[in-house]
Amino acid sequence: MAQDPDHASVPGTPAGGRVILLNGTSSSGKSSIAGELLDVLDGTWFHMPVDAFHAMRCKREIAEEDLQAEVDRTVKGFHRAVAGMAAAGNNLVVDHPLSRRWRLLDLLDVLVPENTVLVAVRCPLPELERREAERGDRQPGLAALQYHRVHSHELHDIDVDTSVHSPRECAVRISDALPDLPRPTAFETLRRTLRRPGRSPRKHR
Ligand SMILES: Nc1ncnc2c1ncn2[C@@H]1O[C@H](COP(=O)(O)OP(=O)(O)OP(=O)(O)O)[C@@H](O)[C@H]1O
Repeated sequence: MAQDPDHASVPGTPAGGRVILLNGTSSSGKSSIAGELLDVLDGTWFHMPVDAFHAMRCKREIAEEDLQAEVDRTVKGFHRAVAGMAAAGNNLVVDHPLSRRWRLLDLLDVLVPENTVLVAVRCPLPELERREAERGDRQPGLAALQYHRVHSHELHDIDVDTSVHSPRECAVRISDALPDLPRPTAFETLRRTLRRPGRSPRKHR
C-alpha cells in the first residue's frame, strides 16, 4: 500500500453498494427483518431506517400546517443519504414505507436500479391492527391508512409475509433469493415504465 502520511488521499470507491429496500406498512415487521438481515447476510451491511432520520430532528413543536412539508423534506433528504451511502460502496438494508407515490418516483431517480432489491413486506390488515394496538407506540389507524398504498405499484423482486414467517425466516428467504434474482430488477422495470424521459410526471401525493 502506498504511503500517505498526511492522510490526504481520498479513499477509493468500490462499485456501488447494494440496497435492499424493505417496503411495507407500519407494523408489518420491516425493522425486525432488517435486524435479522444484518445477522444473516454475508459481508458488511448497514440498516438505514427512515425513522432514524425523523428522530434526528430537533424537538421544537411544528405547526400542524407545516408538518407534512417537514416530513416530506426529511424523507427526501433520507433518500439522498441512502443514495450517498450506496454510492460510496456501502451495502444497505433500508426500512421505509412507500406510502406516498412520490417516494417511489424519487427513489427511482436517485438509486442505481440494478443494485436495488425491492422487497414487499406483507401482512394482513387484522394482524397489522392487532400489532399496532399491542405495541401502542404508533398512531392508531396508521397501518390501515398505508395498507392500500405501499404496494400499489405492484412490482417487487421478493415478497415475504410476516403473518406466516418470523423475522428470521423472512430474512433467510430474502438472503437465499439474492443470488438468483431475475433481471431486469423491479427498479429497472419501474424506472423504465414510470420515469421515461419526456413523459409528463404523474401527480405526486
Ligand atoms: N414476523 C413477525 N411475526 C410476529 N410479529 C412480528 C413479526 N414481525 C414483527 N412483529 C411484531 O410487530 C411489531 C412491529 O414490528 P416492526 O417494528 O419490525 O415493524 P415496522 O414495519 O418496522 O414498523 P414501523 O414502520 O411502524 O416502525 C413488533 O411488535 C414486532 O415484534
